[in-house]
Amino acid sequence: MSEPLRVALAGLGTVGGGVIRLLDANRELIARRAGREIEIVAVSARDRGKDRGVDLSRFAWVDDTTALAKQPGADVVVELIGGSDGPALTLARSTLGAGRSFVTANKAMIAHHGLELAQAAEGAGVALKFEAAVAGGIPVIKGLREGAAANEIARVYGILNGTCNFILSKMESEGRDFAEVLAEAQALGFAESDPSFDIDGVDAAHKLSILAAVAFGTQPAFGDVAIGGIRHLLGADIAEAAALGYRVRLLGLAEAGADGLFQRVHPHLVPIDHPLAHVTGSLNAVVAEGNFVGRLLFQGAGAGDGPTASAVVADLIDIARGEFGPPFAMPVVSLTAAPKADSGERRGRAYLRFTVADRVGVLAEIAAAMRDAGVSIESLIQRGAIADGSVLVAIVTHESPERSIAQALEKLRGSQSLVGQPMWMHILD
Ligand SMILES: NC(=O)c1ccc[n+]([C@@H]2O[C@H](COP(=O)([O-])OP(=O)(O)OC[C@H]3O[C@@H](n4cnc5c(N)ncnc54)[C@H](O)[C@@H]3O)[C@@H](O)[C@H]2O)c1
Ligand SMILES: N[C@@H](CCO)C(=O)O
Repeated sequence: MSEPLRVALAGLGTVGGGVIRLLDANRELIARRAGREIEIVAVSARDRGKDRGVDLSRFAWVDDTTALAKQPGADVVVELIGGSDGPALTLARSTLGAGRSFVTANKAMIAHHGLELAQAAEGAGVALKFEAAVAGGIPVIKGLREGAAANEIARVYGILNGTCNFILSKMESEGRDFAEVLAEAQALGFAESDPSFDIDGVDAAHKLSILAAVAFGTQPAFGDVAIGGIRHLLGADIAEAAALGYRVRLLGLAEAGADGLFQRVHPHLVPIDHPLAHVTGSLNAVVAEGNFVGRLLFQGAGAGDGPTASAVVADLIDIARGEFGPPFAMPVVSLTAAPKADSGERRGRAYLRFTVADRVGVLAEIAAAMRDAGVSIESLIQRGAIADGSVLVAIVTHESPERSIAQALEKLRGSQSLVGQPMWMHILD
């Protein structure tokens, strides 16, 4: 058997610990598959003294994490620290600059700096791999980059944040409050250190921008993702959606069209007969529509130590086999800078929820705003007092341009009849 692939590991938290445990548990099998052993030679994290439940005494400990880039004898650096900049980015740049391969689960860094890092990897003739950065354990990057490589992809969308899906599923099945379920998700180890990244849609947007680049052969464009989260969802929205035959899911959706690339993360109503409506808990799922393969569905654990470690080690196995390949499925020079598509031109059905004062003329005011903007109402539900004597009005529209729906909401802005902000969710077609 050839020489082992020697790994320097930065970050020993949820995912870093999982990588050590996985390499220990499946060492022999992995060596047979990779054609050589994969061996950790050095590790680094913030706190040397912390008990992580794994034996670290067999590895060299390095205090300065960024020095791992030049760790003697290491072939590849694995970064499991997190953060778009800071030590993770310094480590990535210096590792690739030193002509060594680099593996990461860090979607924030790849979303912001992936193009630069891919250029550096290509220039040095080494690998940059980030399977774990999108949908944790699901091999969706590999699936699109390799399995679906022959297809033109029209649309890619899915559930890309386990924390939000966990919260939405629990709110739905147990009728519990948002804040209470968020605390539970954080305790389970799949929430980001900054929970707003999860619940405000930023984490899903990081992943979507990477997925879109791989699917469409475009430069990652995180700044072009329209981002909305689940913070303002009410239990009542989930109940109304259910009554109308839908489940609420935070979806990331990217679509390539004549006017450019459209990318959005937003809560959607998903028809109950769509597979994504049945993805519950912290699971993730991605749908890709290819012109020859048709609809592909990738589903599995999008977070957690074991699943995420599985994706990290799969990248290491590729490197051990000498399978490098361009990080975004085609050489950097071939990635196009697609313009951002105008969302106003998109047509779709929408769910609109208003919390309103219970008084004469309120419904007429909402209906007039919809009429004036040319938005046709398909169904309307009004529920009795929900809080402070206000009532809930939920509307599903017929298909309309998004620009018209925005106009209707604009007309209602500042109305004395509305209590708080309306909620707009798109309905997945
Ligand atoms: N937890 C998951 O389920 C999951 C899933 C997919 C991707 N990821 C990504 O994997 C990465 C790691 O996530 P995690 O959940 O294991 O995080 P974590 O917080 O559990 O662990 C982070 C590790 O990095 C170390 N670290 C932090 N700052 C450091 C610094 N300045 N210098 C040196 N070491 C430092 C910490 O000591 C710790 O060992 C992140 O990019 C995250 O987004 C996590
Ligand atoms: N915070 C992320 C971890 C996996 O990327 C999630 O909840 O999906």
